[in-house]
Amino acid sequence: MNQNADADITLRFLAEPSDVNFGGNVHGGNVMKWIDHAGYTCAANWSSAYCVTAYVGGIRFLKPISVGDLVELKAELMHTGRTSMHISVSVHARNPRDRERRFTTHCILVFVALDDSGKPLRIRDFEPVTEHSKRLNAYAKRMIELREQLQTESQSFLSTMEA
Ligand SMILES: CC(=O)SCCNC(=O)CCNC(=O)[C@H](O)C(C)(C)COP(=O)(O)OP(=O)(O)OC[C@H]1O[C@@H](n2cnc3c(N)ncnc32)[C@H](O)[C@@H]1OP(=O)(O)O
Repeated sequence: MNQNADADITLRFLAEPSDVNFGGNVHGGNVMKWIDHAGYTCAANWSSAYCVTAYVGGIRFLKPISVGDLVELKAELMHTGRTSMHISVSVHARNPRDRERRFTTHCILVFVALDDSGKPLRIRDFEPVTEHSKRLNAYAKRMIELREQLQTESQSFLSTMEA
């Protein structure tokens, strides 16, 4: 079996009237909830453990989603640490009567697998094989570097806010 066979999952469903915002499109908060669900499913599937969201970043709302659209979320493992999984979630939507698919949203999340006592749990390593997974892996590593720089910046800023 392909060692990365569990590295991605897809969720598909219709956007419902209860998902709508005051402007008539799907509420951004609902899209974020779906992204978290897709990321969680991918992380739990890979680790065979309960996982928590440790980080959500770089969410891009590129196009709106309308009520009645067929929504597709693809969650793909990008990189694994000792206990963490970096996951890319891409959201596409289309009117089910059309074939034209819109790339609506993208986000990167980090999930951590937990053992039964709630402590971070060692997980199996992800080895990128295809060109696509190598590209995702390189991007995840670049994002880790950028987050480290951002954390240094925000810590020095926050220390000036304490007074
Ligand atoms: C399913 C849900 O939606 S859960 C609801 C929202 N999420 C939560 O409530 C989680 C709250 N946070 C926590 O419980 C803790 O901070 C945890 C479990 C995520 C991490 O616990 P820590 O004590 O920091 O553990 P530790 O320092 O060992 O880090 C564990 C891993 O998390 C990673 N991690 C922790 N915080 C972050 C972060 N902000 N960004 C990216 N990675 C992080 C670490 O790099 C480490 O990865 P590695 O083992 O692959 O090297």
